[in-house]
Amino acid sequence: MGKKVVIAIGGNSLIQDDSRQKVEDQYQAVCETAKHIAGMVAQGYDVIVTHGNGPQVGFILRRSEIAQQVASMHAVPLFICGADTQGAIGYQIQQALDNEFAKRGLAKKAIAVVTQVVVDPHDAAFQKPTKPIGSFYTQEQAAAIQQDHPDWVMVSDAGRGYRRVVASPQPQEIVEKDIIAGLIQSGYCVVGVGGGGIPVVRNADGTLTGVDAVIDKDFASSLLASEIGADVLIISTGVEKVCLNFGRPNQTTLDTVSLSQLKQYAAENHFAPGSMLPKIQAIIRFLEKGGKKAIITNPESLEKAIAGQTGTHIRA
Ligand SMILES: Nc1ncnc2c1ncn2[C@@H]1O[C@H](COP(=O)(O)OP(=O)(O)O)[C@@H](O)[C@H]1O
Ligand SMILES: NC(=O)OP(=O)(O)O
Repeated sequence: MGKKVVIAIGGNSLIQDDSRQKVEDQYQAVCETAKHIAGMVAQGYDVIVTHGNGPQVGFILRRSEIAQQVASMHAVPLFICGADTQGAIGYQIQQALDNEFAKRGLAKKAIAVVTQVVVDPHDAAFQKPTKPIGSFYTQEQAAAIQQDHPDWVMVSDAGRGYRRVVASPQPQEIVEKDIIAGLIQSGYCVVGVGGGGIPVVRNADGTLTGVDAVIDKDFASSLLASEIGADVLIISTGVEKVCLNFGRPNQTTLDTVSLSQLKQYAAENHFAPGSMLPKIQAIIRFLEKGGKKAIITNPESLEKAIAGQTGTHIRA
């Protein structure tokens, strides 16, 4: 087997901009990302793909709420919206990867695994929503929405606009972990923990029940990477490199940093909560649990980044 690399694809990185959010736009973005992932597979890496669902799960939830208001249709629970995104995005990634593998004559198949992730029902996150989902709104739009929906919690998301936030408990256990490990061992390119995994709680009798939340896919990807003993965790997002003083005139990019330097920068608030901070925290967890290396970059830079030519590299 080659080196095991977990690549976490950001939900926002599959949404190009406000005017290109249609299903076919997302498929195009998936296909672009798949080319670079297939390029890594061609180099001999065993790639495991995970993906976010922040924008997509918010769109599905909103559609269901509007359908309830205007057509008295039934509500769709948030965890089912998450399961829907796992199926739809997982299908797109699986197909795009298989097409790329075939084009390159690679004897490889992708397989998306419906993945449940256990959370603690008493996680404090259920009382304090932090995970941005769905559309970005201007300050004026956010104020108007807040009047119509007093129960919504809205936050500013990394200076990009305002977004609704939902509960995001910590992932504790990946239910299908052994199945994923077996499929990797059998040579499949596995797509797992989509959207951070479908949040479930384990009942006293051992059964599972879905709960309304959106797990951070960076934390779920970090857990998966640790549990399968990945050599590298790559977080693919909207920026080629992580920045210090992001969005300010004195912004600089990071090339290679140590774990202790990264912790220091996080303590100095260089990374925005709800966007870059969870990626940094996920990498810290992976490296502290024995991982050797992590990279943050954008989809188009994946092959160059694994070759050490770009991206932000963090070493244990
Ligand atoms: N310090 C930082 N360096 C680089 N990007 C940052 C930083 N802080 C916040 N960001 C923003 O965070 C975004 C990544 O978060 P997000 O879009 O939520 O992730 P995802 O790709 O997983 O959906 C970047 O595209 C950038 O706009
Ligand atoms: N579930 C999740 O973390 O999605 P994003 O990466 O799209 O925010």
